Amino acid sequence: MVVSEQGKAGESALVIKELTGGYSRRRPVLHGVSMSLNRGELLGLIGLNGAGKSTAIKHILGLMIPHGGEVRVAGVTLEENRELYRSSVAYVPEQPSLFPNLTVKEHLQWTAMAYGLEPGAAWERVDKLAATFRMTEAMKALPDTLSKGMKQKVMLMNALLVQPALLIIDEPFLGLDPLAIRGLIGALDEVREQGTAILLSSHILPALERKANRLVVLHKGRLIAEGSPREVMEQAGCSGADATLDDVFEALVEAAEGGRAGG
Ligand SMILES: Nc1ncnc2c1ncn2[C@@H]1O[C@H](COP(=O)(O)OP(=O)(O)OP(=O)(O)O)[C@@H](O)[C@H]1O
Repeated sequence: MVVSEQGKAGESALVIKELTGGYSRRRPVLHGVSMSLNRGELLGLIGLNGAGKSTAIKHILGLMIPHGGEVRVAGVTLEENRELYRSSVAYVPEQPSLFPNLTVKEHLQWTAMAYGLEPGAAWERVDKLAATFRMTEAMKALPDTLSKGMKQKVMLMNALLVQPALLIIDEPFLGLDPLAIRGLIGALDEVREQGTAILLSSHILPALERKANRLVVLHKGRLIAEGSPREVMEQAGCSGADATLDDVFEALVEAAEGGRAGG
């Protein structure tokens, strides 16, 4: 059964309200974090090491229970509709993990079977995804023979085959050359056009600069800026035309630290 259907751009994919959470109730990592993301949008989640990005992602994936507040994916909380919630969110981790004995094509067949996708429609989508990610010629290859960027693409193709409302991608650009980064961003554009919302966590800010519809900046588990790149620039007091997202981020962290950058 295909649970998640292709949604319309603008429908809500993720709403987080006042999320407090972490690994122990006595010492929460996240403090009242709120953010939202609509289908077809790309949200860049940024923050220094230890800011709470991975913890926020674990809460969104339903791997951790909020201490307070709530997380809604495709309109429901995990308690309200576990099946819809889980089938609406796909995750691509920083390190691609693929089965060494399965070809690219077999990975996709396995995903289609595991999700009970209708074979005809699934194969049409596989062909389209292979073309989008320029992987048509690599369909018979085993993971060991692929570059890091190609393995990342296989992970993304598998996640996208199920047409999730929300796709969470952790540091997709690490280890990719500039052309591969550009190619990946281009492929993500197409994915968004098909109605998937993308939450992308990355330290590589220039890659997010042009493409993100929204940015969320976390610092020490608190949201210190949120909005469109322009709004976040204004919040940081960086209105100059030549300010980069790196400048904006540094200014926000400095302000949050009371004038001292770093952390
Ligand atoms: N398994 C864990 N148990 C207890 N505390 C943890 C655990 N994992 C992370 N933390 C703590 O939670 C805080 C936020 O960490 P988190 O991994 O969410 O940060 P991050 O923004 O993803 O960092 P990075 O950019 O380095 O990946 C840190 O203080 C970290 O020490």
